Amino acid sequence: MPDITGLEIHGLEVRYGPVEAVRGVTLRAEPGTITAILGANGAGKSSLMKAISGLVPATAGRITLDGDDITRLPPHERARRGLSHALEGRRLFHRMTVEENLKVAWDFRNRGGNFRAVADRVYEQFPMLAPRRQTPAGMLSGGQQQMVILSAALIHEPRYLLLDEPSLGLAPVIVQQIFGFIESVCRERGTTILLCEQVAAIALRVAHSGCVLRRGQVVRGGPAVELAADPALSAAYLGG
Ligand SMILES: Nc1ncnc2c1ncn2[C@@H]1O[C@H](COP(=O)(O)OP(=O)(O)OP(=O)(O)O)[C@@H](O)[C@H]1O
Repeated sequence: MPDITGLEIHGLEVRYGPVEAVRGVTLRAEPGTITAILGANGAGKSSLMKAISGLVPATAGRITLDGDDITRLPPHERARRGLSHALEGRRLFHRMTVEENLKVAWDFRNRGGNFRAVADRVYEQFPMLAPRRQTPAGMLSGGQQQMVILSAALIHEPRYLLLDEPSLGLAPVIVQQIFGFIESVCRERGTTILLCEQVAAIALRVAHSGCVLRRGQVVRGGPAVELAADPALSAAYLGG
């Protein structure tokens, strides 16, 4: 069992040719907490998350997970160590049913176990998915798709969960439900969550701490209650 010291990022840089998307980001996600990564469109939030899960290479800096340097590990190896990434933009197999999408996520890490019990737990958590288990994911509402994405990302009980803009395009009532679920995952399972959001107010309601990215750099950080109480901050950087 590794030491549970959290996710630490030090001096991280991501470049796309001449574009410096992430410039020297240092932050720590404390075990069992939610950390919000805030910032406007193009601030570098998605690039930071992709560098953490290994989908884009870090051009400089270091990422450690429970004390182990994972900076150069391939994505599947990071997943094996308990890191799961739910990408922005409803990445589902749209022609496949809800249940087939869950099965693909389950089979991705072929560990045996009882898929049926896991799928039934998903339908318990999100009862509105139960009658839609044979519905193609592309025919679901945006909120229902987000429920499938979250369920797929959590299917192997990751210790670390990266969520990219889970509120994107959803009605306020659904956003509340989704964020209530995210909060309960952290509280009940002890999952450490990193949450990217443009809409700061939503993320700071569930987060313990947060930081603000601007043009790839951290310009502010601290406890979520402090960030939420700072009107200048929301006016200056965050929008929404
Ligand atoms: N594959 C890519 N190739 C080139 N430039 C990219 C690529 N992906 C992102 N960028 C650029 O990197 C910068 C940061 O983008 P990123 O998507 O990380 O920001 P973001 O804060 O997540 O914004 P959004 O909310 O729009 O996703 C932007 O200038 C963007 O245009």
